[in-house]
This record gives sequence, structure tokens and C-alpha cells, in this order.
Amino acid sequence: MLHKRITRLLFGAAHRHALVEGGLEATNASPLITLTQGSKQYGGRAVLTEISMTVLPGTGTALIGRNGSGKSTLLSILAGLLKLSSGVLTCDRRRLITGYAPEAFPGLKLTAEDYLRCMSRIAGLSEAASASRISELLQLFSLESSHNRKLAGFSKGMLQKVNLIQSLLTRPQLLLLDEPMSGLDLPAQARLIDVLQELKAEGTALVLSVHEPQIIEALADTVYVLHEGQNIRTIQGAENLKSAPVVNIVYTVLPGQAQQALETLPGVIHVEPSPDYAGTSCTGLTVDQKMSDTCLQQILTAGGSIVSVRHLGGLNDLTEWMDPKDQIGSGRG
Ligand SMILES: Nc1ncnc2c1ncn2[C@@H]1O[C@H](COP(=O)(O)OP(=O)(O)OP(=O)(O)O)[C@@H](O)[C@H]1O
Repeated sequence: MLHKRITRLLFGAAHRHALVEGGLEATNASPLITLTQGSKQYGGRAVLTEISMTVLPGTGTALIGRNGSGKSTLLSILAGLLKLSSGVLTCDRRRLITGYAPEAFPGLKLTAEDYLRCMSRIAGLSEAASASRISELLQLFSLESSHNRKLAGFSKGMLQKVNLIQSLLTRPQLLLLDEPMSGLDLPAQARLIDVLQELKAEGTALVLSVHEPQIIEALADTVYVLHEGQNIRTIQGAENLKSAPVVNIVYTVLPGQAQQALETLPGVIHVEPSPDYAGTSCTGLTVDQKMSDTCLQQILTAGGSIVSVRHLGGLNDLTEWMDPKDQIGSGRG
């Protein structure tokens, strides 16, 4: 009974995706899942309205928005655990290996190790593979000394670690995490970011709901802002996904060597050609705000002229939808 409940709760995702597959084996570049105009209603009340998104392998997608904006609902739909009221969710893989860590995780009567072994069996891991992966992950999250304790006696942060571990057991192609940092201490947050960056580099697609800009900077390529169930804004591009404020400087083209020296300065995020100004070719450079004075000085010293300087807020501009916390990140390393 418990076995069935856990399967439905946490591994329903893989089974459901098998049902909605497109039928063709996808190439690396094709989307893992595509949601087209997905809407969800509860008792006639709209909680998601015509959301469209595409999730590619090796990418990070962040969902942000205030409480009740629809993030968890959207993740459950992507996991295949919740049915759309209208719209279409397609999966381009014959069988998509999906990891899903829901927002709330039950304090079961099983020990952490028994629970994780049970989840590994359901996922089809061999006894040997399961033992070594569980031990590796328990160690990573500093839970090895609690492996024999019952989950019912775990703290919120410890339960969240077990929740994350179960989602990582099979090295998923698609990893859906609902507020993954919730309850984690700073070292655990830093370790989780490292693990997620590694998985992403290996091709796992991440979709996570988050409240912290620093996490977006570390992991996201695209951010969807949800408000009252609608996607009111989509943000892409490294220069737009920095947690600290950035500055965009447009200047007249510099001699090759001077330009190269400028580009190698720390804090430079992005360089691209800019439209001509008064018949002179220009370059646009985006840089961390704290390095902007150094860049301006270097441009002038190299004989360039400054055409414009624009201050961009970085993700902290989105405080309406997120909770910047300076201390996250500082616990890293
Ligand atoms: N089973 C349900 N029945 C009725 N309404 C629901 C149900 N589940 C969620 N909702 C409603 O859907 C809306 C979106 O909820 P959801 O949990 O997706 O928001 P969220 O953005 O994840 O919020 P939070 O940041 O608080 O976790 C809310 O108004 C919520 O009350």
C-alpha cells in the first residue's frame, strides 16, 4: 500500500510521460517536453492560464512568482501528476527519466535508508547500484549518520534532503524541483547547486521553482514570472540573469589589442556590436556594476568615446516576485 502510494506520488512522472510521448526518439537538440497553452482550473477557478513552454536538454528553467501564483501546479503538470484542464503536454522521448521533488515531503515511518532503497527498487536500480548511489548522496548531504533513523523524526531540512536525494537516485533527464532550497542550511544549498550544475552540464534539464535570485544566476537560462496563474514575463540571456546589478556601456570601437584587454577584465558578462553612432562603429559591453568604472577608464585611456551608460538592475529588480538574500552564495565553497 505504502509502496504504491510512494510510486504514485514520486514516480508517477516517468509512467505518465510514457503515456504522452510523441512516439519518436528525440535527438539531443529536440525538446524533452513541450507545454502548449496549458490551463488548469479547480472548480471553475483558473489557477493556470494558457502557459506555453519548451524544455530542452541541458537547460535550466526557473519559475518565480509570489505564493499561490501557480508554480507548484505547473511543476505537477510537467511531472505528469496533474491533468491539464485544457492545452497539450507532449513528451518527445519514448521514456523520459524524470526526477521530481515536490514542495511537501511526508515524514514516513520508514528509516531514510529503507525509504531510499524502496525508491531505488521502484526506479529499477540494481541492489549494488542503489547501495552505492544512496551512500554517495547521503554523504553529499551530510545525512550518513542519520541513515538508520525514521523519517518521522527528521527535521524540515533533513526531510528536504531526503526528498532531493530520492529525485536524484536515477540521474534524471528531466529534474523538476519545487523550492529545492527550502529548509536547507547554507552548506547544503551550496552542495545542491554544485550537483545541479554538474547534472545540467551532463545534459539534464532542470525546471525549478525558486525565490532566490542567486539560485537563478547559478542555474537558469530562462525565467518565467508567474502571477495569478499567468506567465507575465519571460527573461533570457546571461546579462539579464545576474543577481547583482549590471551596467551596459556603448563606446566607439577600440583598436584590437585594447578591446581584447577590456574583454578579459573580471566582471565582463557580454560583448556585442552596437549600432553606429554619428557614423562611427560601436561596441556594447555589459559588466558587473562594481567593475564599470574600471571599464570606462580603460575605454577612455584606449582612445574610445563613451556613447551611453545604462544601469540595469539585475535580478534584484524582480524583488516584487522574489526574495533576494545576500547570504546565500556566501556560504559556498
Ligand atoms: N487541489 C487544489 N484545489 C483547489 N485549489 C488549489 C489546489 N491546489 C492548488 N490550488 C490553488 O492554485 C493556486 C496556485 O497554487 P500553487 O500551489 O501552484 O502556487 P505556488 O506558486 O506554488 O505557491 P507557493 O509559492 O505558496 O508554493 C492557489 O490559489 C491554490 O490555492
